Amino acid sequence: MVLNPVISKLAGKLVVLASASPRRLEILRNVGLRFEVVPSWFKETLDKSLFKAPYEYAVETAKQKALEVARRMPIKHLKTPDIVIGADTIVTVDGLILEKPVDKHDAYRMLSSLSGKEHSVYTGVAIVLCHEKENEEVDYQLIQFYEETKVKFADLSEDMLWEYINSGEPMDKAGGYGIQALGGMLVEYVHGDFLNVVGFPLNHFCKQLSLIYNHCTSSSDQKSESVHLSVNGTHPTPVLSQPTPSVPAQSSHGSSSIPKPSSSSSSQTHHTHCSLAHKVKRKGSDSEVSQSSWMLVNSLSKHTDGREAKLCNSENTTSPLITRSEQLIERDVTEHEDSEPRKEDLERISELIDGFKASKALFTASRLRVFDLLHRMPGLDAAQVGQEVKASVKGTECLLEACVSLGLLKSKDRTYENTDLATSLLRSDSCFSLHGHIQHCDDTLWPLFSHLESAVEEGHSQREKVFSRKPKEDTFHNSQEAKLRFMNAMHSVAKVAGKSVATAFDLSRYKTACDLGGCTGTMACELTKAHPEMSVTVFDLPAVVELSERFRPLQSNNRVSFVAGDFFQDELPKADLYILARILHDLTDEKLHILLSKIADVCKPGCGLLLSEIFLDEDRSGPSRGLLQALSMSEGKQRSATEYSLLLKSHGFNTAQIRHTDNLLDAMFCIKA
Ligand SMILES: O=c1[nH]cc([C@@H]2O[C@H](COP(=O)(O)OP(=O)(O)OP(=O)(O)O)[C@@H](O)[C@H]2O)c(=O)[nH]1
Repeated sequence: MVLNPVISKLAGKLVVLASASPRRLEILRNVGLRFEVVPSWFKETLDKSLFKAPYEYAVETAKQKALEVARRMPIKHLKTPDIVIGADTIVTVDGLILEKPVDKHDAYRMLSSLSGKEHSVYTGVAIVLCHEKENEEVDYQLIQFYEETKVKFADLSEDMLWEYINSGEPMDKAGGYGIQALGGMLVEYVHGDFLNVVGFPLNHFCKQLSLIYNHCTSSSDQKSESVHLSVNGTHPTPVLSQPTPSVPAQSSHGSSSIPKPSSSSSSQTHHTHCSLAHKVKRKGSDSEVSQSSWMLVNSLSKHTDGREAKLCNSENTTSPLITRSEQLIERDVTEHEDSEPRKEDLERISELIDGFKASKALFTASRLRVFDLLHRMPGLDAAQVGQEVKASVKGTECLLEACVSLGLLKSKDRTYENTDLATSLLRSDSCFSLHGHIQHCDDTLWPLFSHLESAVEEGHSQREKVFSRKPKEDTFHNSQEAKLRFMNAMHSVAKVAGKSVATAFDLSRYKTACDLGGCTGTMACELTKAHPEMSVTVFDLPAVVELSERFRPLQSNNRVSFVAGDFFQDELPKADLYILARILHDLTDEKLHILLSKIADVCKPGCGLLLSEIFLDEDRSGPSRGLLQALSMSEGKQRSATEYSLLLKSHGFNTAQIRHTDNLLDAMFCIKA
C-alpha cells in the first residue's frame, strides 16, 4: 500500500484485533489491514483511583485486553498471533472518567454532564508483539500509547437528550455518544484526531507501526525491559498484571524517530501525548526501574532467566526479533522433515482419524438411551444395561467401555454411571439436553458425511441422493416424525445457547420482538426471561407452529406468542426488534436478500436486529464446528462477523455490538439506520 507501506508489512502476519468494537474493526479494515477479531474477555474493572491521569487508565485497560487475548489464543485457538491490538476509549469531564453507560439513566447522567462543555476523549492502545520460541514458549513485547482529542458539545435541551438516548445509540459508546452518527449533531467542535473519538487513533497507530517495522532507534535509545511472566498452569500472569500508575509524562526521548509532540494546550488541534512510565521489576533484582519513553516497549517473557529482548538495534533497521523468528521457522521446517513425528502430532492425528468412531459411539449410546438409564439406575453392569436397552452383553460392554474412555461414563468394579457431562448434556430430559441435536447428527448429518467425497467433487449437497428426495423439498415436506426430530434438534441447541444470546446485549429499549423462524419458541422464552418488559412473537411455518405446542409446557410464558406464516411470502408481524437465529447461514444469497429486504421494509430507524449464528474467524481458519457444518449445508454459507455485518449494512442495519459468546452460537446486534 503506497499510502502507508507499513500496513503491507503486516501482510502474512497473524494480526489480531482484541476488540468487539465494530468501529475499530471498520477503521482498520478500511485501510486494508487484514486481521482476525478475537474480542477480549478482560473485564474493564480496574480501580480508577490507582491512576494519576485518566489516559493511564485507558492505556492499562488496553494493555490488559490485548494481553488476555495474546495469552488465550495459543491455548484456546491453538495458534499464536504475531500481533495483538487492544484499545480502550474513555471520556473525561470535570475530573470524571466516563465509559459506556450501563442504562438510559447512566446515559442521561453522562450526556448532561457533557452539555455545553469541552471534554477530552482518550483512546489507549496496546500492541502486543508475540514471538513464539523453539520451546513453544512465547515472548511478548508491549508497545503502548494514547491519543487525546478535545470535543465541545452544544447546550443540549432535555428533549434533545432524551430523544438521543431513546435512539439507542449511546449504549455501547464511551461517554454515551457516537460522534460518527446521530451524536455528531451534538458536537460544536473537535480538536484532534476524529477517529480517536470513534475508538481508534489510526494515524498514531500507523506511526507506531512504522517505528516498529521501519525506523528502529538504537537499542540504547529504545530501552526494553524483561518482565517475568509467572506461569500459573496454562495461564501465565504477568507480574505487572495490576495497574502500574506512572510518573508524569516526559516529552524528550533521545533520538526517537517519531517527532516529539508539540506542546499541547486545550485549544490544540492534535494532542499526541505518549510519554508513559511503568515500573518493571527485573528478575534477580528487587529494584524497580522507572522508564519514561515516547513509546513504551516492554518485553514480557515467560522465561525466568531475566534475558532481555531488544526490539531494535542500531545496525539493523528491521527488528532482530522478526529476523530471529523467520530463522526459527526455516529451521523448524527442516527439523520436522527429518525427525521422528512428535508425540503431540501423532496424538492430534489419531484423534482426528478416530473422531468418527467417537461420534458414532456417542450417537449410539444416546439412541439406546444409556444416559437416561444410568441416570435412573446408576451402578448397573454391562449385562444389566444390555438387558434394559435390548442389546447384546458383549456389544454393550464395548460401548460402555468406549464411553468411559471418552469421559461420558465412569466405571467402578465393572459397573457404570454417568459423568457430570452426561448428566447435564446427554440425558434426554435434562434442562440443557443435546439429545435432540445428537439424534439429528446421527439421522441426517452422519449419512450426509458418508457421501462427503461426492459432495466435494460435485460441489453441492448430497441430500437428494442420500434421502432420495428432490433438493427443493425441505424438512417440512417430510413425515411428522422427521419434522419433530428436526424441531427437537433446533430446540436443544436453542436451549443450550439461548441464554448467552439473549443476554449478550442490553435490549431493554425494545418492548416487542419477533423471532423469525423461531421454531419451538426457546430463544423467545430466553429473551423474555432476560428482558422482563419484552413480548416476543415466534413466526414460523404453520406445521412448526402446530407441532411447537408439544414443547410449550416446557416454556409456558404468556409473553411468548406464536404466529403461523412463511417469512418469504407473508407479511411479517410488527415488532421493534427482529431476531434471526440460525436462519441466514442456510439461505442462498437470493433468499437472504429477499428476507433482509422484507425486514428492512418493516423496520423504522432505531429498530433492532439480533442475529445469532456461528461467526467464522476473520481469516476463515476456524472455528472448526462452523467450517465442518458448512460441509453438509445445502444452500447457504458460513460467514465471519464482518461478512454478516457488511451484509446487514447493505440493508440499512448498522452493527452496534458483536459477541463471541463461547457457547454454541455467537451474536450480533444491529440497529436500523
Ligand atoms: O464517538 C464515539 N465514541 C465512542 C465509540 C465507541 O465506544 C466504545 C468504547 O468502549 P471500549 O473502548 O470499552 O470498547 P468496546 O466497544 O467495549 O470493545 P472492546 O472489546 O475493545 O472492549 C468503542 O466501541 C468505540 O468505538 C463510538 O463508536 N463513537
